[in-house]
Amino acid sequence: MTEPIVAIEPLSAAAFAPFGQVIGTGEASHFPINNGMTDRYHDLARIELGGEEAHPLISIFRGRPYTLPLPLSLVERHPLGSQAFYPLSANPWLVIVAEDDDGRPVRLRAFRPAPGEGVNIAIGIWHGVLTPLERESDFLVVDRGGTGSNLEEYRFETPWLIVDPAAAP
Ligand SMILES: NC(=O)N[C@@H](O)C(=O)O
Ligand code: NI
Repeated sequence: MTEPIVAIEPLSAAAFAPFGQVIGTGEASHFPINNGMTDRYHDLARIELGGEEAHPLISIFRGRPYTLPLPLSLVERHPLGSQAFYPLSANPWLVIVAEDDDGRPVRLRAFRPAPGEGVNIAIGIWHGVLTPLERESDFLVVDRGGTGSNLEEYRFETPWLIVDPAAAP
């Protein structure tokens, strides 16, 4: 069987809405605070914390780069909480997500955030692990701590192939 292909697409709030929220200033409402010296881009994403002793975690992930085209054999989901990634650089990266069909990830999507865009992956949404491109990159991550297992993995028998449609054939 040939590898199913996923063409990378630009990230937008509308396209990502079934999987979570986009974190950024582009389309977000904001209001002035601090005597007008700061604009607050307010309430950008829905943090979801489930299970026993749930509490939010703030971490920094230093991700090593992947190359394209990217064979993808593994996706995961967090049944007890959302997971937000906000890039601490302008380096390129991918957000890979999938719909669920009775416990099986289907119809993968690969989004390329613009510089300054992050995502909050909603609770229980299948996703690829953090996928920086070109160079090692740091991300602020907000996700769920607590007891219980918050990681479910799925390995594809046939890898998906993530491709950049703009790349030379
Ligand atoms: N395992 C972990 O903390 N990271 C993954 O969940 C990920 O989405 O990168
Ligand atoms: Ni994750």
